[in-house]
Amino acid sequence: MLRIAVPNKGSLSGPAAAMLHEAGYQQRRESKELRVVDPVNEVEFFYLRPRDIAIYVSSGRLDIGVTGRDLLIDSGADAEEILPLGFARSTFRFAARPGAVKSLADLSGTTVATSYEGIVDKYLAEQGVDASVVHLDGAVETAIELGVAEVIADVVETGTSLRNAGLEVFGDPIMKSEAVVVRRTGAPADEPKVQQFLRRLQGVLVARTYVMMDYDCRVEQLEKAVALTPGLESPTVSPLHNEGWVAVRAMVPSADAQKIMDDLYDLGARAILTTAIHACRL
Ligand SMILES: Nc1ncnc2c1ncn2[C@@H]1O[C@H](COP(=O)(O)OP(=O)(O)OP(=O)(O)O)[C@@H](O)[C@H]1O
Ligand SMILES: O=P(O)(O)OC[C@H]1O[C@H](OP(=O)(O)OP(=O)(O)O)[C@H](O)[C@@H]1O
Ligand SMILES: [Mg+2]
Repeated sequence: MLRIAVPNKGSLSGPAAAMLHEAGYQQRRESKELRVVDPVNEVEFFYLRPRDIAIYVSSGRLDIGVTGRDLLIDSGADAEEILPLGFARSTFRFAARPGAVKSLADLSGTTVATSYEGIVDKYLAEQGVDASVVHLDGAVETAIELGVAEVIADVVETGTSLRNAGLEVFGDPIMKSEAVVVRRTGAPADEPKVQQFLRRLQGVLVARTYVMMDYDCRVEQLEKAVALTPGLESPTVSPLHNEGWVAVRAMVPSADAQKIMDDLYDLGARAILTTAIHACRL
């Protein structure tokens, strides 16, 4: 059985379970369950704190895990990222009261509050900045108002939490994060069960990113139409009963679908349809 660590709480937990469900895996029915065996797919899921997942995986007791890239780096565990999953996207940034700190150099001698001490210590050392770091479990935005620190380093998505606390980011983003699949560093890359698991998740990612597009067009317009819809390999082109017309089928990025439909229509294509892809193996 493949043993997989899945976040049990927080921002990663819901989207991770949704993706695994879309990939055909059995998931827990209620949030207190710590373990689910999926005998059909020969997989066992362990629901763990997101922060602990890289540590379990690096110990070799679990084969792979889903966690945040920032949590992986912060843990310092001997684990590596093998597939980015496209959800829980965020940046990790310094923030302070407006005007209080203008650049990284001004950080020397200050106290930085964060829940991600591993990332901050490493970054400050790399940048040669001598600041003290105080670890807080969460809600670090409040640390400045309460005088625990002059600076914070935290996850930023929309920036709402910072705005609400009257803080502003400064300096370059320390890192960009998203949910990722991790494994023990250097674990065999060709393990068939791991490969099958990754293919399933890649199938979900593709199904979320692409739609199938079908349309009819005149043979004279085919080259121009195909340039708009090149597909992943090459589009399928089939003859129509009406001579001089062909039917074309190709995958297109969902984000571009409406624009492509407009352009195809302007070229003279008709009966332009898009349909959702539910699952795929490329
Ligand atoms: N608002 C957010 N938007 C996107 N990703 C986020 C957000 N907050 C946290 N994350 C990501 O979630 C992961 C942290 O998960 P974790 O469960 O430890 O914290 P959380 O989601 O803040 O939950 P909580 O603090 O309530 O326990 C990190 O990878 C982080 O980048
Ligand atoms: O930029 P935003 O869209 O506001 O999102 C970022 C905020 O979300 C998370 O906080 P969470 O609500 O999980 O609380 P926490 O700080 O206690 O982890 C994170 O720690 C930031 O505070
Ligand atoms: Mg949080």
